[in-house]
Amino acid sequence: MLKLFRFLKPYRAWIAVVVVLMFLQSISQLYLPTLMADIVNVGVMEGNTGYILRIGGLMLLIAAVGTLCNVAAAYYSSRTAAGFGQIVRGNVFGHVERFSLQEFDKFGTASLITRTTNDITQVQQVLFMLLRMFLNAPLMIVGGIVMAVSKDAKLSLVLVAVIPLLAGVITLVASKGVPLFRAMQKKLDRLNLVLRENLIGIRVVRAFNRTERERERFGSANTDLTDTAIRVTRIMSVVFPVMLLLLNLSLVAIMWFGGIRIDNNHMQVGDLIAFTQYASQILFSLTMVSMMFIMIPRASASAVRINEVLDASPSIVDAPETREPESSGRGLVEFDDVTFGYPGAEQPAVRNISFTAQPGQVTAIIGGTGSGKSTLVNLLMRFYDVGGGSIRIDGKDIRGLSQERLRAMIGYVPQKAVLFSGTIADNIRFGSDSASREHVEHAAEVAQAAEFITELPEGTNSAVSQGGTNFSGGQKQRLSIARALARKPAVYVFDDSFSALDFKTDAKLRAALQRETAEATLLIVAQRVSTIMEADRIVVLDEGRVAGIGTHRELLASCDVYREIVTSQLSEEESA
Ligand SMILES: Nc1ncnc2c1ncn2[C@@H]1O[C@H](COP(=O)(O)OP(=O)(O)OP(=O)(O)O)[C@@H](O)[C@H]1O
Repeated sequence: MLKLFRFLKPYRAWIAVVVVLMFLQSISQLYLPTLMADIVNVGVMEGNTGYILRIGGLMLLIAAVGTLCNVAAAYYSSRTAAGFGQIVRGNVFGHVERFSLQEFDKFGTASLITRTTNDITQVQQVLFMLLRMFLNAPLMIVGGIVMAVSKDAKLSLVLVAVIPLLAGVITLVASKGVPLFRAMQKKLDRLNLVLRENLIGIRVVRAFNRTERERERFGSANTDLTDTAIRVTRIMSVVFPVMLLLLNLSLVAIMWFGGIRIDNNHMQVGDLIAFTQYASQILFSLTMVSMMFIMIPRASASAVRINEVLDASPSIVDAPETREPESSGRGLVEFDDVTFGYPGAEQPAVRNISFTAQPGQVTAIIGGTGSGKSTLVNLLMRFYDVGGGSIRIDGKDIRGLSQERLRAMIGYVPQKAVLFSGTIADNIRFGSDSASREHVEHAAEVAQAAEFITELPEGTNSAVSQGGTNFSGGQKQRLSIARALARKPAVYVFDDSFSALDFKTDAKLRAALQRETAEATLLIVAQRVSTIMEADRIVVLDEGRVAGIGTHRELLASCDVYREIVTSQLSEEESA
């Protein structure tokens, strides 16, 4: 957890203020019982009303100052803790943004969400407690002991007997609690995972009448978390009563032995009153320390999880000697003997893939499901790095380009259209911030999105709801194509992006694209033969390997895998 406290740097001045305020508050708390003793010993015993009023007034003043310090310290502590939380959340988010998909696969989305929210809140809460008590509790314990001993050294032996007992309780509780706290955060991850899957997949859950089963799945994750929370609470609930019992027993012992000492004229009544107050302060502070000991392990479990994210270095980083290409290039894409396997997978997803996609031409990739088509796109986008071989753009290995520069050269249309909340224009401008209104409208027109956009009352200013749920699958695909067109890149990558379009729109879109992107390199991944029949070059994939490369006619003559795909989809007439 200490490692995370480096983010407290901007709040150093406030922390210093809190330390001073807590110091003043502790001093005032420690001074009050002594004044009380004076009132009893001098004022009450001698019947000196003036003295009582004078010292009483002083006590009120000191108590007021102490309270003010306490309130101000609480304010600055909570602002510091909240600011710390904000900084850590920002840093975790910024770091996660640099992750390659490999790290996302490793942590899992649900866990990343818990770590950025709940885990940081745990540390933030403990920081607040620490700021309030870190100085106060030890000062009250040590100062209280000094003051108590100064009032009556012999009576202090009662404290010598109680303090080890309290320490024993604290150690026991901490040793039982820590493993449970760790387990709790993991169970919270699981709960988030079930919740997230259920919310995202709500349509499927409903369609397959799985609501009841999902409720059970959530119920079991929820019960599991609750059970652990109850076990933790059970342990924690013992702490306070035990502490209070020890506190009260000590006070009884102090009264008992103190009474005897007063009888024997070894002690004054006022000093006994002050002594009991010091004993209460010491034991109360010890209780607070024990709470801290319980909360710190929980927060450190969270801190470990946060640090895991912050320490995970993105597996894809820009090479230090990255030199940006001098000219913008034409977008010649070359796959050279590329092999790649996903982390943890036994078999490579693609093996020894070599082909070239020329500028001004359409290169298509076709193959059965799971044959590695999207994997090739993931590698070209550098979402993952190749395991063997290389991918070059305009003769340069993409690992030698900065990721930003590489991706700026590519207009990528993913397999599953992803839209963001905002307007249609916002979504198209996601491809290029500087795109003018005409530019946006033109991109929408080429993507065959203009016809449905003009029917909307607000045109390109119409709202897109979260995840683009207010548009159909085909409309979403066309908007994500317009987004790619808006950036006018050298290379276009369409990862099965026409699948939700009807045949007529698909054909119209391809014709418009051909005019618009005549100079660019087009890489089209497709399942439908009709989409890619006219491509200049078709790469046929089969179980991660190239089964053939050529035009439609060449492949029909030479490639069995391609022929099988064609005959399964087209009539003889269509394929000819
Ligand atoms: N993130 C991942 N982690 C592990 N394995 C993966 C991952 N993504 C894909 N795979 C595996 O890699 C292989 C190729 O998958 P890929 O998505 O490239 O196929 P595809 O040809 O695009 O299929 P489809 O047409 O169904 O989208 C499959 O066996 C798949 O199970």
